[in-house]
Amino acid sequence: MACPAPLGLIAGRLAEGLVTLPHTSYEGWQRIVNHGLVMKLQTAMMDAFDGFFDLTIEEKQHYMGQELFEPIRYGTSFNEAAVDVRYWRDYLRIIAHPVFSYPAKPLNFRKISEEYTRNMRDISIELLRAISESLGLPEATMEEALQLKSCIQLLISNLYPPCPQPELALGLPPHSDSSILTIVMQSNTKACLQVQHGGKWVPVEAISNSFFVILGDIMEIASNGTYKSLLHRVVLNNESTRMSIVSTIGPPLEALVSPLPQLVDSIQNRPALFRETTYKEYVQLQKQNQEEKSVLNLMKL
Ligand SMILES: O=C(O)CCC(=O)C(=O)O
Ligand SMILES: [Fe+2]
Repeated sequence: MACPAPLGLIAGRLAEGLVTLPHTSYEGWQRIVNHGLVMKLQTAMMDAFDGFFDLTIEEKQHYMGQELFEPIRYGTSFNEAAVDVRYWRDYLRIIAHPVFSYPAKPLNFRKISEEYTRNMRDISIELLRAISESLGLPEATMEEALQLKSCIQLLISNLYPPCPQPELALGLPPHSDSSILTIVMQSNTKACLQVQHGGKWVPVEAISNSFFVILGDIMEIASNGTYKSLLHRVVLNNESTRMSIVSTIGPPLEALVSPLPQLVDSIQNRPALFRETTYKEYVQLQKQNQEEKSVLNLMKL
């Protein structure tokens, strides 16, 4: 199905504080500037994650659980897969909403991440309102259908140290996010996030004071395929450490996710393209199967 023309609508809807940079075509990604978030908070958030990664191994190991829905999880590809060093990254992932979790150290982590994630939620909801309107629906449609008052928000920092042989490993393999949408901030280092665009891998430059927005699989399902989730990956470099800070928004785990009924009409030749699922089932399936868009493909009718 052809995409609606969301860019004008998004830019118009958000003109008062959030502007998207235009691209000639819309393929599940967008950069946002003038988002109203002060640079100071972005820098403070990076410093707070740096403070965490600088803790001793013993202090970090405390958070090294295996549970999928652990409130705070630290992981490292080096230790976890010593025989198979394919994914060269450290990460810290916290559940920030509906219940806010935070590591005990560094001491300022709580205050900064609470403010940062609140801002990211507000921006995400603004974008979803604009997207609802771009689909010809009232602005609250997505947030109501996906029960976003109780949304699951994850805050993740990925740290990719320089890799002596970057061609032999990856930071992250090609994947789409299971989220509704993901907002990425990246440190000012060589572009290593790449998105699939026009059949090619295109690097995403780190532009200061901008965020990169990635649409996730739940958006593709809810919009009945009008918006596509974005395939992306992280490659490595042998010069400098790169950090990304990622906020993802998803529905509550028990929420039922399906194409919005307003976008399905079998008489007009717009059948539902995806089956109904719970977000919990979706995330669990994705954990077992991270190859490209394989879980989304499983949902196709
Ligand atoms: O490091 C990045 O830029 C992207 C990370 C990512 O894709 C993810 O955490 O899902
Ligand atoms: Fe991702």
